[in-house]
Amino acid sequence: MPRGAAALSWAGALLRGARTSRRSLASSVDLTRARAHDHAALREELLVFDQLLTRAEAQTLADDVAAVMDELPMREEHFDGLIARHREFHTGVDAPMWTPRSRAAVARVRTTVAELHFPALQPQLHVLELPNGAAILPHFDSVKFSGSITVGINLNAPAVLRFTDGGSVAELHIDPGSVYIMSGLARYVYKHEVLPIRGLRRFALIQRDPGPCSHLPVWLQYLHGIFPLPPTSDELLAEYRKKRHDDFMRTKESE
Ligand SMILES: O=C(O)CCC(=O)C(=O)O
Ligand SMILES: [Fe+2]
Repeated sequence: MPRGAAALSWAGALLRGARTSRRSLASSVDLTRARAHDHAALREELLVFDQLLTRAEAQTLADDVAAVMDELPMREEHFDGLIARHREFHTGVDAPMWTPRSRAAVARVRTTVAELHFPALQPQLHVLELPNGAAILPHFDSVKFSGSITVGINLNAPAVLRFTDGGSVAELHIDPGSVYIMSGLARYVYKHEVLPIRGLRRFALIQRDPGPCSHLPVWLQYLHGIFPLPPTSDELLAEYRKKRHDDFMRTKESE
């Protein structure tokens, strides 16, 4: 699969970098506590890119985000109960808030996602601030309102994203300016969380492909979240997990 080849070379280069320069600020994917039979899939489905944005671009993106964020009140709880203190807003890739440098940086991320043959991203961006000490509890992204990939640009402060499936744990250590893409196992089988942020506030700029209900108007999406119609997210997740398991068993049998 062309996507796999490209993705592996990125991930491989990154892992080599992490091994050879432990003191550098390079982001890394830590699979040492992940179950062995998930390693190959996670190397393709939990990607991190350290060289996609320049430091200047990461700083400009953070400055553009801060200018909007600083006008918003800090919220104590998110409606889904997963995030305590945070601020957030939604905007478009071409919104006037972005300076040309930021717009070019986001466009490059989107081009890379397209070149890796992932599904097309929606034009909306979800921008999130986690202040010092804030975290996001373990969850699956909605299988109704988001599609099969989540793309995050990490800004302003380092962060640790932890992925867990039972006792199997993978961790993404990301620096400001790093971009990650979660798909497959990392999106549907492993729950993810953001460990408490330490020090500076951290921004995340999240992009997703559409889910089956993304076309609904926003007010209906909220209602839909409150009164779930079948199939529920749990049923869709269970279906996906079963499919992944069956695929895995088939691969084993043919080995
Ligand atoms: O902060 C992040 O990078 C991830 C946020 C997240 O999990 C979400 O928006 O669903
Ligand atoms: Fe999430």
